[in-house]
Amino acid sequence: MEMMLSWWRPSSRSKPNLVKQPEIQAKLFDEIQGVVGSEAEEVKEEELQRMPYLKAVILEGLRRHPPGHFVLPHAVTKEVKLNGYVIPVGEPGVASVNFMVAEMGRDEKVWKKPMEFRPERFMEGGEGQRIDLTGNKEITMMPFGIGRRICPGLELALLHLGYFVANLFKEFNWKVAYGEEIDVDQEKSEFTIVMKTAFRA
Ligand code: HEM
Repeated sequence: MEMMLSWWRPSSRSKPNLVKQPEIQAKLFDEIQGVVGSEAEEVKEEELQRMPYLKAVILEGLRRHPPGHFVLPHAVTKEVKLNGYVIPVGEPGVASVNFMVAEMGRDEKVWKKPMEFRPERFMEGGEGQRIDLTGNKEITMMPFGIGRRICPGLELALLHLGYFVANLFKEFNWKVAYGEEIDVDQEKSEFTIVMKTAFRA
């Protein structure tokens, strides 16, 4: 992420994220200030519970830019028939099953204007209001996988995301560096999926 004292200018290319949409950043900042007050040195863990918009921002990030575009490859221990397809027994790679995590989050049948970064979809009245990341009720996005092999770090990851994002946005106003372009739609694969061109910090 880029922390700069320069100005923000709209990009002709992509829309998402808090740097490109300062109104989202302002709304988040107002929520944080409203909970911790302007004199607070840091946002504390227990205060995160009172920040629904922060949660919505994080969920929207995980929907639109899941760090893993797939889960870990899975294999069956017994032959299974799924939607008319036979999945034979075999090591992952021979007959492995995977899920298009990133595509699920961009499904137009579930998400309105899915390519837009719009945290409000996870707030009251939004199509993601009742999201269940464990997929027990329904599966509309699965950045942590679901079922038996769901990411065991889910709670820790969400807590850390909340804690870091809240404190970073409480402390700084994030802007795009003068003369630089950010394009969050351009991604590349490292250990996880990351932005092709990183923000300069
Ligand atoms: C934003 C942060 C994270 C995301 C998006 C994420 C996502 C995932 C995904 C998609 C899987 C594969 C699930 C599957 O195969 O069905 C996974 C597995 C796993 N994750 Fe995470 N993860 C995150 C953070 C963490 C953290 C913080 C930890 C540990 C402290 C962790 C530990 C693990 C482990 C051990 C597995 C393998 C579980 C198994 O195969 O049984 N993850 N994670």
